[in-house]
Amino acid sequence: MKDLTVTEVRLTPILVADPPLLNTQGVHQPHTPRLIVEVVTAGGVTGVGETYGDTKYLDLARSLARRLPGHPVSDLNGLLALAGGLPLDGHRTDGSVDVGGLRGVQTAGKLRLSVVSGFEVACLDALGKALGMPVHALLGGKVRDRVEYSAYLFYRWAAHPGDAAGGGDDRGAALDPAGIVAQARRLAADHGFGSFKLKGGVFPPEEEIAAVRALAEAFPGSPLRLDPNGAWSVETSLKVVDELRDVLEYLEDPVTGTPAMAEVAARAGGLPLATNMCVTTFPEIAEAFTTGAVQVLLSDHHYWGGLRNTQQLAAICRAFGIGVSMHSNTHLGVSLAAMTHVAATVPGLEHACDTHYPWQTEDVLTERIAFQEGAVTVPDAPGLGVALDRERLDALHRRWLADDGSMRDRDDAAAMRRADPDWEAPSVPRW
Ligand SMILES: O=C([O-])C(=O)C[C@H](O)[C@@H](O)C(=O)[O-]
Ligand SMILES: [Mg+2]
Repeated sequence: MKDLTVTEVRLTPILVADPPLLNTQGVHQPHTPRLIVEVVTAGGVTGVGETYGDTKYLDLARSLARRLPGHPVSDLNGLLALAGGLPLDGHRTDGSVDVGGLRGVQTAGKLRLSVVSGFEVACLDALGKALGMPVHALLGGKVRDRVEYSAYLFYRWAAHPGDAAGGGDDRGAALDPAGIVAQARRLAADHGFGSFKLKGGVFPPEEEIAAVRALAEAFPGSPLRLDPNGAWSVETSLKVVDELRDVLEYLEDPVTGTPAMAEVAARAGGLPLATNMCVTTFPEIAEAFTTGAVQVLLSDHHYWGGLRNTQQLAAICRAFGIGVSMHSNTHLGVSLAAMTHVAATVPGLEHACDTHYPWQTEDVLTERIAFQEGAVTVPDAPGLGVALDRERLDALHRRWLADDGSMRDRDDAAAMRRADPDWEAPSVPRW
């Protein structure tokens, strides 16, 4: 067998074009940082992974990259232990909700796991290539051949403020129910999506209720979700529940914090609540599951610490009768492949996964991953089944090198200040 020892780790920070998508914190920057991780083995195999690329992730990734050579790519428990021992700068994580992705509070542990995930995926890719096996086989084998994704709808502007760097797309603005329905129609036509999630918390709830109602009319019977990222009070959430109970598959993070989620859930008359904000780490599970705060958990291999941790999370959810779906931030094809491999191995995945991928016009792969009827076919080629396009990777890295620092840390509130200098990320509840 080929020697699996890591001899080199290559980290390539990149800036990826992102359209002006709105959320409750602000707007996406014209360029979003991502990090491409490559591990090279003594046997001559290279594996690739992807994770957040902001400075705090990059700093930690650099420390881990220095320590990994000499370890075999098969030693994934050792990788976790190695990351666990890395010194961490306290000022990098202040316990507030991050302004670059709305995935709950920032903690040192989550930062570590978010970095580890990129390395774990790269190691699994290398191991799979060395063994001639797909990543899903290394995770125990796929239980489905296709992984379904939902159309991720955003209120958005046509262009970034000042249009300095452009968003690189031609999708136009969507700022009202008609705009959201038109966006949904285009995503459905282009990719065959059959379920829809609206990113809310942008406009007053009645406007977002009207948008979801318009979607229900345009796509009768399709599963619909609304996610204001914790922007509402308990009472506002319950009004939305009353208005949309008959059309929602689930309501995602209507309020901030597990106790408030439990209060809404108790009075929601059976409408499931989902989260990628109040449960984002293993220690947060017990309170949420035992108080009935959450009925569907959105996993995300990036901040949960990789594909194997995602499987463990899914097993805990199964034990508690909690449904599983998948959260996504701005990401490229390497992560979509990783999401697809792990989702393929999770039994009882009854909700289509989220993905931002259709919003990304740029990628680092030789071939973009295609959705057919809203699903990605699970690759059976060795490893992740994707190949890096070095020219594209270099071009996005050169953009990162040329940046003056203003885009290297995603901050949706700062991006909003380019349009509205007085903007501050709103305190919650906003409505
Ligand atoms: O489900 C979610 O909460 C998200 O996808 C959070 C994301 O950060 C999304 O709101 C975004 O990128 O604007
Ligand atoms: Mg969410």
